[in-house]
Amino acid sequence: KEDSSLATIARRFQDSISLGKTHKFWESQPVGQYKDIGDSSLPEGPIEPPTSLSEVKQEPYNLPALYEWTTCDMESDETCNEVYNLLKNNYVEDDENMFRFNYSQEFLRWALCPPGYYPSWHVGVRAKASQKLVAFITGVPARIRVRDEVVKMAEINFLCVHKKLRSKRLAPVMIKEVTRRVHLENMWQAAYTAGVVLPTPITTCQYWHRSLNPKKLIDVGFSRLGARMTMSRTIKLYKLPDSPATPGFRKVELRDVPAVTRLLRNYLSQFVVAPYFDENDVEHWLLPTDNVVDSYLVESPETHEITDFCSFYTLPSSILGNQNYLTLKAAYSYYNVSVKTPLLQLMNDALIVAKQKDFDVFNALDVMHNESFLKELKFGPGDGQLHYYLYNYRIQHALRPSELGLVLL
Ligand SMILES: CCCCCCCCCCCCCC(=O)SCCNC(=O)CCNC(=O)[C@H](O)C(C)(C)COP(=O)(O)OP(=O)(O)OC[C@H]1O[C@@H](n2cnc3c(N)ncnc32)[C@H](O)[C@@H]1OP(=O)(O)O
Ligand SMILES: CNCCCN(C)c1ncc(F)c(N2CC(C(=O)NCc3cnc4ccccn34)C2)n1
Repeated sequence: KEDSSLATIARRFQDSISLGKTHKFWESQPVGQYKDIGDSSLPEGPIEPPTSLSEVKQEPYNLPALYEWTTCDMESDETCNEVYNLLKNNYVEDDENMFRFNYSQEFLRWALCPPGYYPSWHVGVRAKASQKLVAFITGVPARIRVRDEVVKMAEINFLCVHKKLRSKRLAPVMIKEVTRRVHLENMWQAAYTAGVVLPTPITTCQYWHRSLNPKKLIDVGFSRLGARMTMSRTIKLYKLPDSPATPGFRKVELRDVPAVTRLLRNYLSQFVVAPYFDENDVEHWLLPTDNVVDSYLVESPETHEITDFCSFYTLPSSILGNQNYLTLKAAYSYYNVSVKTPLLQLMNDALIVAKQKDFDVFNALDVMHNESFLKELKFGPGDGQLHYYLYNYRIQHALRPSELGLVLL
């Protein structure tokens, strides 16, 4: 995906004109507006004040006649399976419609049921007649620090409208409804990411990909054989050792949660925007869960001190229209902390264990200190950009990706 395909050029052109585009819905929302860019008289922080709970709209927004709201209980296998299938068939695709995310059911339960989650924030739309799930949007609560302020926010994700119901202005209704339900819990800010340009990104990140199974990636069209490269030369280029190099590199266990929490809080405090994790959060988000998230630490063999940490999550993609393969197994870099072990060596060990677990590709954004290892570990730039947004919270100047310490799923 490193070359800029025609579709990517077209999207980037689209993105560039989006800065001149009208956004009928987004211009009505408390988000940074394009016209405000550069206006340093506007203070950093909440754009609109909270309202009293009695002033929050008590009843759901109107839907088109044939549709009704539903709350999706993600702890119910049946409902989780309905959500899984809606996303499997209708969620994010790449510009050339060759891949579509295939978040697993266990991943969705993990992502949507963290400590203190609100079931009412798992918002669905059903067709009244068939009771089929046709749209979805979610929020989960998170404490996000912005500079010195720790703000309780909703992390919004999994916005999805069935392909047959697109371009009917359903998305703004989904967004307003989840906003209303977040307001009912007395929360007034949100964080979200998207591959599309909207008013107004706090930063724009670049995806990078490290081939682990180059033959499959080339066969399915994810990557292309480099110029003057043969397949066997390419396989050799991406070959990795059979086991990690760092002494004391091991999986994280429950007993490590206090030490990993201390390590992570210290490390994340250097970024302008980052989650404010406590031990409950670390236990949920960073303990290894099969097929969902993997996490490793470095325990000094001499002192038994825990000095470093790395993690990645599992997000397969369906491969659309390839006879030999159905699924692309992708690992996404999550949170990494390098104190004693050089980040380059720590991430190389992450690549080694990801290859051992049969991942085809290891993806990373250029956030935090990731820039320092991407090229040296043979990552190639992807064609996907990820824009980060805050709702009802103004940041004076857009951030550099290296100032961002937040990874959404
Ligand atoms: C205080 C609490 C606040 C909580 C809420 C915080 C905000 C959360 C915001 C959501 C965070 C989501 C995070 C993720 O999940 S990002 C992943 C989004 N999902 C997909 O890309 C899956 C495949 N695509 C679809 O399902 C549909 O195309 C979607 C549902 C995306 C749009 O449906 P459709 O294509 O049928 O369009 P429409 O006619 O209904 O509506 C058109 C309007 O919608 C605006 N639009 C289009 N795409 C997005 C997008 N990704 N974020 C925000 N807005 C988006 C668009 O600019 C236009 O508004 P305006 O340009 O005229 O103004
Ligand atoms: C709202 N949550 C944000 C995270 C969702 N995430 C992971 C995401 N959002 C936009 C992207 F641009 C993106 N990319 C990973 C890179 C990549 O792997 N591109 C090829 C590819 C393989 N499979 C797919 C499926 C969909 C899109 C591109 N795909 C580009 N990732």
